[in-house]
Amino acid sequence: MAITLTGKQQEVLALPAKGHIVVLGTAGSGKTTIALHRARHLANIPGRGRILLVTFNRALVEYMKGIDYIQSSKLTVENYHRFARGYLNARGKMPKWNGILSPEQKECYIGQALEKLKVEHPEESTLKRPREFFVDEITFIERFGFNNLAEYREAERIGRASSNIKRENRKWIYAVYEEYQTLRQTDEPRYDWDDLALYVFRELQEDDSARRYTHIIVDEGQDFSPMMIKSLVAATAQGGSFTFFGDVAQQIYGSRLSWRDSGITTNRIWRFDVNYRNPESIAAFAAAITETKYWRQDRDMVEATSQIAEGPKPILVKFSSREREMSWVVQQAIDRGKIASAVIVCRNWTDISAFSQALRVQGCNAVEINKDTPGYANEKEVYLTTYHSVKGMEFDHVFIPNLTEDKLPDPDVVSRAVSKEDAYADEIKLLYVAVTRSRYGLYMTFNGTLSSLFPVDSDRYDFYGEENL
Ligand SMILES: Nc1ncnc2c1ncn2[C@@H]1O[C@H](COP(=O)(O)OP(=O)(O)OP(=O)(O)O)[C@@H](O)[C@H]1O
Repeated sequence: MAITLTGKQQEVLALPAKGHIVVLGTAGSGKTTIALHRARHLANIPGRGRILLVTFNRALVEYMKGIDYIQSSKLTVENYHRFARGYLNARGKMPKWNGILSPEQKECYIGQALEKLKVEHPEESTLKRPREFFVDEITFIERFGFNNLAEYREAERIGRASSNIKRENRKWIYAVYEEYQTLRQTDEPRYDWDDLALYVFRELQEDDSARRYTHIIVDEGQDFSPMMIKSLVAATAQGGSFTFFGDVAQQIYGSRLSWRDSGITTNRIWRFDVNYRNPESIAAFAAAITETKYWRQDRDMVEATSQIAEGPKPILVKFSSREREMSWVVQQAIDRGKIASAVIVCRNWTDISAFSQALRVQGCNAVEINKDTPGYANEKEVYLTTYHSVKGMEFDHVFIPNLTEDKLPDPDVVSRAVSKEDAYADEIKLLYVAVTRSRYGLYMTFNGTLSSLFPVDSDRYDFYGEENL
């Protein structure tokens, strides 16, 4: 463990092992590092109980599990859903291990519920809204964990600028939600991925047995729904500690719901603004992304004030064809991967397969980082992964190809979204996450029309045509 934590990092590490602690930090400010150190610190306190370190991204869980210095019989590292299923199972409340509806099944049941209500109330205009709207809104209800219509009606509808539903019309959405719950009981699964946390929370309220964990640490907490956090707070033993690390700029799941609605009680928020990972040139480019029109500001966002690393200015290269673009990216990644870690980040697994194949043709068996990658290690190697799975990780060189309008924002996401603005606001964060993974080089490429999410007005990158390379 070569890193020496700085003063403020040390302070958080050594905070008392009780109560709630909130740490918000910019990308690369050491949140994961401190989470791991704190886990070890708590595990080493004699006579204290078990620790749960929980994060969103399964690839990150695998990475954490492989770190030597945190190995302890008192420490469990897992993602939220594993914790939730395990707990419900232990309480005899999981009909079977896969007792959770898939997103497609959920959408289908909500569609059926909506049709049923439409037949009963053919004149009601709220029920004429598209199915996607109801899926989105019901997911919001579930992630917030409202117990009844009154709670839902009184709530501020944060997160979605587009869903300005009059309060008196919310009863129709709630009716679809209730009908959805009734319909899905005909099937075995009792939960969907978005209301699992609500049931964990309710179960914990009934459960007066001793808690398994004395300390719970959440990393990448910005992606946890309020209900997930609430349930983890409820799962912490009395007299124990709950520590939350997050960066709202990297919130790529969770519909921009806030940890502030999660029942965490603290009168001090720790803010980390030193970026230890990105060179100044890359941090400046990342800041340019946050200045574009699609970015939504958030009072909890921590801007980087200083950087430690040094490196070149990011580059954007335009190619005349997809083949030329791939061939350049593949060759550059192979060259860089011989002496350092290099990753190619794509929007979807189809593009990753194409790169994987192209790399193989050149004799390079790149490592795909996915939810099952065991003990991911950041070595001299070429890695391939998605914008979602790369969260929390870092590499010496980051390649972001296919920055075109037909790939980013993902047209599927935009077409399914209730509003284009919401989808763009979500997708631009993916770009932010990807660029902030770099410790040194950042190479962005496209052919055709450049993605409208790219901060073209900024002078914080160098532009090349393929003929100038
Ligand atoms: N005090 C420090 N001195 C030197 N390096 C540090 C220090 N703290 C963290 N780092 C390094 O900075 C990099 C980023 O740390 P880490 O991944 O913990 O940040 P993070 O805040 O979790 O980032 P992100 O949210 O972007 O995933 C890592 O390489 C880590 O080793």
